Amino acid sequence: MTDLFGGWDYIIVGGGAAGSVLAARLSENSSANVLLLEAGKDTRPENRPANFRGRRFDLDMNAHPDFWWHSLRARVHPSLDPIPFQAGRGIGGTSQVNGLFSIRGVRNDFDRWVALGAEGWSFDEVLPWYIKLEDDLDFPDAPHHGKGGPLPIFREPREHWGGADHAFHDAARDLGVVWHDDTNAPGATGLSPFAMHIRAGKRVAVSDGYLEPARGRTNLTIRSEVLVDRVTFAPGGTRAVGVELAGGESIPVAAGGEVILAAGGTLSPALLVRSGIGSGDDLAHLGIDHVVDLPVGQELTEHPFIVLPLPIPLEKAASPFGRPVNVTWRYSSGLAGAGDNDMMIIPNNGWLGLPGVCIWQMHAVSRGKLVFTSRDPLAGPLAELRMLTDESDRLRARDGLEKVGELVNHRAFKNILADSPALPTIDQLPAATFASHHVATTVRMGSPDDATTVVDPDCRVLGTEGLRVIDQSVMPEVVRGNPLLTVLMIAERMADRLKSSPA
Ligand SMILES: Cc1cc2nc3c(=O)[nH]c(=O)nc-3n(C[C@H](O)[C@H](O)[C@H](O)COP(=O)(O)OP(=O)(O)OC[C@H]3O[C@@H](n4cnc5c(N)ncnc54)[C@H](O)[C@@H]3O)c2cc1C
Repeated sequence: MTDLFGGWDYIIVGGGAAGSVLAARLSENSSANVLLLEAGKDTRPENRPANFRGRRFDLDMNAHPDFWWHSLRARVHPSLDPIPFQAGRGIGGTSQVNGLFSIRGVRNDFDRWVALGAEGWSFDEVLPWYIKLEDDLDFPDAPHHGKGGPLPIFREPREHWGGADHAFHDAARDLGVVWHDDTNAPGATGLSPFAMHIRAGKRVAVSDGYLEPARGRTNLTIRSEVLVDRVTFAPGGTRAVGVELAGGESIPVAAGGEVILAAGGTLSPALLVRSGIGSGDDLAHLGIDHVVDLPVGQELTEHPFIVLPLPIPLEKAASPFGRPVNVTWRYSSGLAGAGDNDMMIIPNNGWLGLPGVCIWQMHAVSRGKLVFTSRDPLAGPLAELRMLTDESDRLRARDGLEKVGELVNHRAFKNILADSPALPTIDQLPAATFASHHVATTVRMGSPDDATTVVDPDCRVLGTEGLRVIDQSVMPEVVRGNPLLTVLMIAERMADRLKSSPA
């Protein structure tokens, strides 16, 4: 390890979910000098707006503009126009503003990751880090759960559920869906309470759990409101030597130090491209000098989210604490070889003023891509999500729609419906489908000899030295669950690897 005048041992770009874990864990080694750079503000937990402190989920980007990136766009389906795409901004990143859902990937995800070239990332190999990151408040002594870790995991008791939760649960149980108390138990499927990162009714953002206890360390520096423009390389070479901020300031790494990008599923790829790492066409189009030719942003995976509003009076759907959903039904469709828990259906207690039911396709075959349109570090790429373009995704969406039809025609729903439910046809689904903001696989981890790989299984950017990407973008495929816990698992595991072979 070197002193600060020779540069930083680790420069971490992005103080969101992954960046908070990495900064906290890497600075546990008191001889490593760690710098965390974040574009947004550094808001401490007690100063966060009320809507980001409790159980609610507030997507209004104008209400609290500092907490969001405002320039990102996504096109859900080729037949539709681009719309705003959300990503959190500021220390804590998207974990400050997300929906709080806390679900692990399933064994089948990691079988696929290994088959896609992510050697060493099988379920049994990653489970210890899912355990390490959590403080499971409901199952602290289960062998597959953690006790005392930085992120609390909590499930709302039934007396706090909303009207749509109860109708959904009662209808599904009566139709024969099995109940499992714990979504995150290996092999769990069926109906379960949603796990959330909440303690005593309050959101615990990743930065609260990880960075707050680490802030006093003299070897950890947090700089907020600094926009990183690009990674810098040794002249004519491929060794990362630091970063350059949008205002022109250069920050060096120490000899042998590392730059780690943790800017998330759309902004880490954009940083790579601005740094000269991307497909030759993208770089040429933007007039960026070429460092390494890699397929950045080409293999995008995302979860289609289909919103099905029903004529339920808001007061009949609502939950006591404004929580939009407390129960989930995960199932394996058995269609088109999609594997375990490829589908999820959830009730909606009135989120967005649209009580009803939603279908979440947790395994999608359709692949999208990022289109890099600007060198401006504030601009971000356009995400062409191409949802439901693969026939197998349409098949499973149609099957999900049939299941919803059975549920909402059950007498449990009849008790809260004010009118007959009307569901869309399969052809109307693209217009009812939304991004989940779970964009992954844009910096795909895999085998170095696979043409679609950008980082190796140690998250090193191929063809470079001293540069890694450790965040949501590296997943070989987005997992069958809301991705936050998997992002933390990746960051925890990589931090341990880095600590055992320090820069
Ligand atoms: C609206 C919404 C709701 C979601 N709900 C859920 C949920 O309920 N459950 C779940 O599991 N997942 C959810 N997710 C996804 C989840 O939050 C992500 O999995 C997780 O936050 C990704 O972590 P990350 O570290 O990769 O990126 P982020 O947490 O987004 O962090 C990236 C950070 O990098 C910073 N950054 C970016 N570019 C630069 C730059 N050039 N210079 C400096 N800093 C930069 C950003 O400001 C940000 O703070 C949701 C996402 C969204 C957008």
